[in-house]
Amino acid sequence: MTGHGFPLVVGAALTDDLHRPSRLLAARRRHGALAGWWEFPGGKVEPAEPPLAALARELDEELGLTGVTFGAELPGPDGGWPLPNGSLLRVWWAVTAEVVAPGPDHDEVRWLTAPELLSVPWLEGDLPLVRRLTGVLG
Ligand SMILES: Nc1nc2c([nH]c(=O)n2[C@H]2C[C@H](O)[C@@H](COP(=O)(O)OP(=O)(O)OP(=O)(O)O)O2)c(=O)[nH]1
Repeated sequence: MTGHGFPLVVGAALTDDLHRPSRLLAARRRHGALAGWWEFPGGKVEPAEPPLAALARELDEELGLTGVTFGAELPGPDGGWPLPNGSLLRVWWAVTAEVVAPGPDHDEVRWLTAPELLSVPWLEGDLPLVRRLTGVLG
């Protein structure tokens, strides 16, 4: 929980190289009210679960990734990136040697370079971070 009664949400900025990131993985939600919107793979942290353990669990559940290396967190303005629903999103850089393909929660994944980043409709709460990343990807 964030401390305000809303679950903490964790996401992965999957990239090709932690030191020289040139692309970012975006995933399109398959189900529900947010279907069709693009996001960072991840999800809600369970009570008492360490955030990076939650992120590793979500990447396995959603994308079948078991070999993920995490890098630095992408620090947000408020201990993370506030979401419209009152949750806080915390995002870490991540790399994997495994092939990333859609799983149960997404119907498409796409590797985007900086000029392509805003070519997909991101969830509203992700936009401040995505805009920041356009200046970070080389
Ligand atoms: N995973 C993810 N969720 C995001 C992002 N941006 C954003 O606003 N959200 C919102 C959408 C959801 O309301 C919430 C995350 O919920 P989720 O449905 O992905 O989490 P979960 O896998 O734990 O799902 P569930 O067990 O509740 O079904 O945060 C993002 O970039 N990644």
